[in-house]
Amino acid sequence: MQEGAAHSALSESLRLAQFQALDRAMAMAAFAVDGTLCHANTNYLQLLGLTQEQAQGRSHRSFCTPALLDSNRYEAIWSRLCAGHAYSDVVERLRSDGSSCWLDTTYSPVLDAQGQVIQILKVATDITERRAREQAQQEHLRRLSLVANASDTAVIISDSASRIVHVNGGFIRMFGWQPEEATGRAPIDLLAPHLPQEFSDLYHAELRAGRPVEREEIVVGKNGQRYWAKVISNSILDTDGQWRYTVSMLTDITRSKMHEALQHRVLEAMARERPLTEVLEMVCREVERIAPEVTASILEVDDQGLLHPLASPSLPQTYSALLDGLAMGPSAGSCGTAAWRNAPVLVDDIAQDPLWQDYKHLVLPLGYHACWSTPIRNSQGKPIGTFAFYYREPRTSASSEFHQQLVNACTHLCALALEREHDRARIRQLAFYDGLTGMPNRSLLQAKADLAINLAARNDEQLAVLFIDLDRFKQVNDSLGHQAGDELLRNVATRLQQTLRASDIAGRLSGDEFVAVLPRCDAEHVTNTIERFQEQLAMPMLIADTSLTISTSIGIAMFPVDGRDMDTLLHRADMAMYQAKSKGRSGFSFFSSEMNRLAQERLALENALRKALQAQELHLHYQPQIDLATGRLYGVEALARWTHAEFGDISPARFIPLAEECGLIADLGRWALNQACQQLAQWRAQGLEVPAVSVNLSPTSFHNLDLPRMIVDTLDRNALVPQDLTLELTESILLDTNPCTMQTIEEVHARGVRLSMDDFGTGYSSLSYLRRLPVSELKLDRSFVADLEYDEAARALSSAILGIGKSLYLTVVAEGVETPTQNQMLREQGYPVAQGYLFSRPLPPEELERWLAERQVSA
Ligand SMILES: Nc1nc2c(ncn2[C@@H]2O[C@H](COP(=O)(O)O[C@H]3[C@@H](O)[C@H](n4cnc5c(=O)[nH]c(N)nc54)O[C@@H]3COP(=O)(O)O)[C@@H](O)[C@H]2O)c(=O)[nH]1
Repeated sequence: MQEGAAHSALSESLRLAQFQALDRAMAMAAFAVDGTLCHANTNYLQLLGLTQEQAQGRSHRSFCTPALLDSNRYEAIWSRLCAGHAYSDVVERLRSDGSSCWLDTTYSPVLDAQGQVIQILKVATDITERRAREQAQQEHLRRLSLVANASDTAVIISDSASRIVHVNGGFIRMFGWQPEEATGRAPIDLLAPHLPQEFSDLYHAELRAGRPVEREEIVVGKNGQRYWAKVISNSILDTDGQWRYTVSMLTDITRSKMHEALQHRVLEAMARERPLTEVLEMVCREVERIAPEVTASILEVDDQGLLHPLASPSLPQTYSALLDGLAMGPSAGSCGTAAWRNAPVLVDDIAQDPLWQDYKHLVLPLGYHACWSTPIRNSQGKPIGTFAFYYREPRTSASSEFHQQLVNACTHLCALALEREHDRARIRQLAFYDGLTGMPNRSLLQAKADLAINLAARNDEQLAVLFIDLDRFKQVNDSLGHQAGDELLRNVATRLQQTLRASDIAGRLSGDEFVAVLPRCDAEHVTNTIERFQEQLAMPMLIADTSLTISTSIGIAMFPVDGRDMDTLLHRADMAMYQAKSKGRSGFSFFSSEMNRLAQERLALENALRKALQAQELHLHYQPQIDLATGRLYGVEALARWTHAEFGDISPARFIPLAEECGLIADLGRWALNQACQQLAQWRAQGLEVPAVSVNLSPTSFHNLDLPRMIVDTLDRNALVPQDLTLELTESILLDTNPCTMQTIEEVHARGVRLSMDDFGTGYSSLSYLRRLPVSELKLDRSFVADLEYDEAARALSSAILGIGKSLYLTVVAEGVETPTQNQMLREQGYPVAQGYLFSRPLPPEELERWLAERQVSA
């Protein structure tokens, strides 16, 4: 019994110790069955922020949240406790300051000896902080899951047995599988069943080893929709390093992959300058590799709206050939209609669709039932081609998105390739063809001629090079304007091309110069060809409301006799052309060695003249003009002379035209003017009575609007007045269409300088022109004077010219008077002034001085 009491005392002290330990560690409180707080330990009071006094008499309900109290849960829990059932839960309670805390709580009913519940004991642990942490984590996870679901990347979590355990929203959207359909299935079986088992084995081996796997694969969705996906798989290992899960992310890279696969190859081919058809066939083949269910075809649409096959490597050649030249239109199959509408055309049933009514018999036998065509547009949005898919099987809606992406990528590339081809053609056109006439330009002409000459040399054949220059083209240009000139050139080009054989080569060199190369041809054929061309040209052309006929001067050089290369032949044909022109317009001339010699001489003379002008090696002679009524000196004409150290005396009849041709005539005119004025001033200074000096000026000198000022300066410098100077113009000035010419003439006249019309009666004398020119003097051409004695007509004409002069109040000077009879006759006709060898030849200044002195003595 003592032992029992001792044992009982021991267990009581043990219980007390346990209770004290519990009391120290936990928050504890005891409630009466009506819920009144009977006891609360220090932990409990601290937890709820209460003092012992404040806790006294508080009801259990006062610690509960309104939400709990408002529900009937509270009553149910408390009733069960009062019925003797313990209850554990994580609960939210209110502290004395109103804040809430979370408690992991156990409520235990305390029974009396009769088994009646007398108190409810509550033991609680404060888990407020842990709970806050968990909630934050949950929120974090919720957000992560929102992000994962919102992303377009498909996320798959599979376990170590390769069974899907989770998929995100992106997966559902991309592949169409619901989570419950995908869960438990192997990702590779589900999305890429076409991949071989070895791939699967390798893939899992990598993951098992903890290595990430990154690949680009074609994957398939629930409805057969295909994607190019970038797949990144990462294994999740447990703490023992064991493979637990795989997280795979699949991103749709179809568009970029298509662009990359197509673009890479196509652009590379383009960069390597591969022909257009090769590039486009590559596009078709690549498309058919990516989407084997389609047959691709590319057509070009030309400026006239006609279709031409460019690439369709999998369609029979015979079918493509039948499409060549078909016109686009409102019901011209898929392609012709797509080009016509400038919009995609989808025909799902070729047999029934009215767009294919006229063409279905061509394509149905090939097994194609549907055709989807999209226009290829240039940068201005104009259709320049079509890109089509032909289908043997009906199109599915699943494949159309994929095909649309392919179409987008391909039309873009095709447009690039086609536009580039057009640009290249345009550059070729600009580089090798004359923009005005469309004829080969100098470069292409040279290349074609070289080939023709090589062939002629190999076959021992003759070949002709024709240098064609239009006569008086400048006149048309100046009088009717440049547009009319351009039209004339186009017209001539057309007529030339119409005259030539297909094997002949024609081109435009520049301005009004054309060249023709006639292979396999002798002199007779050349002559016939030229005659036909000139007949063509003889037909008037209506340009700028004016009916024009144009003639040409043509020079011909023959291979091999006149040269063995194009440069030589062209140069010699050019020389022959000048020969033709000098013989009179509208003619032609074959090159000859004599012509070559003359040309060489001419070149040497041209260089010598240039130097002579610079070195002041030219000089002037002066021929007196006599007043027939008084016998006194009327004036002197200054005439240029050139004595070359090697070539001797060179006639002005030779070097003046040369100076005209090589652009030296204006310099020569300036020099003569200056020289003549200086001489006149010098004579005046010497006391010699020389009333005036005449200087010959070419029409070219009058192109210079500065000429009047320059004349006045020269006169001023030499203390002369304008009346001391006469400028002799030739009748060719009447043909000069330079807009400055008339203005300069008017200004020279306005400054008081006299103008004389030289060689009158020989050229294009037009009285109406003469009336408009402010000339003071006419010079009867010496040919009339020469014939005076023997030719009635010459006499009549010289008399008529004198009459014209008188009626216009002009002084008429008779030139080339050589005999006393001529002199007498002119006097009788009433000529006031004469000039000629009878009186004196043109003389150097000092000889003229002597001549003057002698005349004074004899007079
Ligand atoms: N623009 C320039 N033209 C010039 C200049 N100097 C001369 N010329 C022109 O060259 C042509 C040839 O001139 P040239 O050989 O000097 O002949 C002149 C006279 O010598 C010649 N003449 C004079 N009297 C007679 C004669 O009785 N019989 C005969 N057979 N010939 C004679 O006539 C020429 C003068 O002619 P024109 O000028 O028409 O009055 C000639 O066209 C010159 O104009 C120059 O500096 N600039």
